[in-house]
Amino acid sequence: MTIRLYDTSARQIRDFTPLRPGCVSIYLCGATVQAAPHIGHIRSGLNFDIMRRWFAHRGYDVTFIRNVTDIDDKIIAKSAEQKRPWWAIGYENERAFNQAYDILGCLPVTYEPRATGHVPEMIEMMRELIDRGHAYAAEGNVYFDVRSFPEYLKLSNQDLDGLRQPSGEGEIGKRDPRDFAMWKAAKPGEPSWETPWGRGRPGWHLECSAMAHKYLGRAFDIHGGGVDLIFPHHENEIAQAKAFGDDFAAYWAHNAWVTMSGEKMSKSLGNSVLVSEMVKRWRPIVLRYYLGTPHYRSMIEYSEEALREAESAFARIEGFVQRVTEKAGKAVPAAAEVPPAFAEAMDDDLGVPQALAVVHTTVRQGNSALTADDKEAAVARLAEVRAMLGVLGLDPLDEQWAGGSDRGEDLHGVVDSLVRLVLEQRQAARTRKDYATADAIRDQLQQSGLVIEDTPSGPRWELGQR
Ligand SMILES: Nc1ncnc2c1ncn2[C@@H]1O[C@H](COP(=O)(O)OP(=O)(O)OP(=O)(O)O)[C@@H](O)[C@H]1O
Ligand SMILES: [Zn+2]
Repeated sequence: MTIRLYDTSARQIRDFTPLRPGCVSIYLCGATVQAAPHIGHIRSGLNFDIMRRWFAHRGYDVTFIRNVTDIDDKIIAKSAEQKRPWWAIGYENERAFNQAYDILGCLPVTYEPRATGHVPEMIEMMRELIDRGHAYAAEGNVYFDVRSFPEYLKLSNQDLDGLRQPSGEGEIGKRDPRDFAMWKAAKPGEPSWETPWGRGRPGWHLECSAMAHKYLGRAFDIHGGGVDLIFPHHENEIAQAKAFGDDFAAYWAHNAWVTMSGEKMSKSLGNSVLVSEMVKRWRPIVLRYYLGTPHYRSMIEYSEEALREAESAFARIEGFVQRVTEKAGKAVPAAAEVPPAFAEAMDDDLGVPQALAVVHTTVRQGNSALTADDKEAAVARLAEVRAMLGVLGLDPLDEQWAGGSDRGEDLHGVVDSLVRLVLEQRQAARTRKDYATADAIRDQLQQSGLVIEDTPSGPRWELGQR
């Protein structure tokens, strides 16, 4: 009954022991809101959404923080390019991220702090680090002295002597080129805040150390992000927080990338696919299935074919849910417990692929029960399937996907009555033995993308494969 997680810091899977019994606190590095989200960004959000759902299912009280980096070189560059204020760009993209998290069924986070709302906390942290001899101010910048922190680079398992860390633009006055900027001196025309060391703006690493401390205290359970953040971002977060006196994260979890031709999907590489574009072509629940069901530590190489496979795999599950619900004549509630094999897979470093295999096996068993007209068994399997899908955020009957106020759902009712009308025409043609007309009606429905199935309780329809 113990959840086990791969801890990047330990480089192995470890039993999860919470700092406070029954509670889990998670800090996830969120978006730098310089542009709208691509599916790589959302994969990270989704993987950690599934993690928190699993902890909640296991009875944990979850505190989940995902920050927003709303000041950054790239946001400032965009602001100059577009002649719009930096905060307008940040806010626009923050909304786009939130819409994307929402449309793909990520549960709301506990708090979503913005970096620019935490400058006083960052100043406090810098002051303490300077007092403790871990940081110094130079030319309006504040740097962290990496040699003052012997544990530096333990997470990424690198050697300080071999480290080449190029200095960012304007990073002058460093004592050692490997020291990193916690605070950057103001440049003319750029946003800046007043500090005891002059006006300037926060560095990305400092933001996360300060916000994690504010919302989760001196120690918390899990820190997450994409693998690209291990170095330098997470190393630098650790250095600041630990030198400040925090224990910081007990476990480090990193999701693998969505790639294109083997390369990280990235705004700067120009190989990204926006979530807003994807949801025009794929149902959000299918996109969630595609991005959320491979193991969080395996790469996802973007592929249309894999998306189509995800679509048909999900359709098999959805068809089963629909058929049994119809047979039961009412919604079948999710079982309180998931099958033990599913739980075992999830406990083992969130083994979603193995857990999903249990979903598919249960669907097959349920379908056999339907064929054998064993309603009781079919209903029992559906209850299990719904419980498992709930953990993965993929239950098609969940309000998120099937909510009555949803426009798609309204249209479903309209389409349903129209299809029934047409099917009555087909039935009438058959009754009068006009098979040519009956077949023509069926073909036309098929051309509209509908699949008609004749069942003992009458014809039923569903959307076919694209
Ligand atoms: N292609 C990707 N696959 C998986 N996770 C990603 C991918 N790109 C970014 N992430 C993760 O999304 C989160 C937010 O990232 P952030 O806004 O800093 O983007 P980024 O890495 O700068 O993206 P880009 O390279 O597109 O500019 C981080 O945890 C990051 O690791
Ligand atoms: Zn961070």
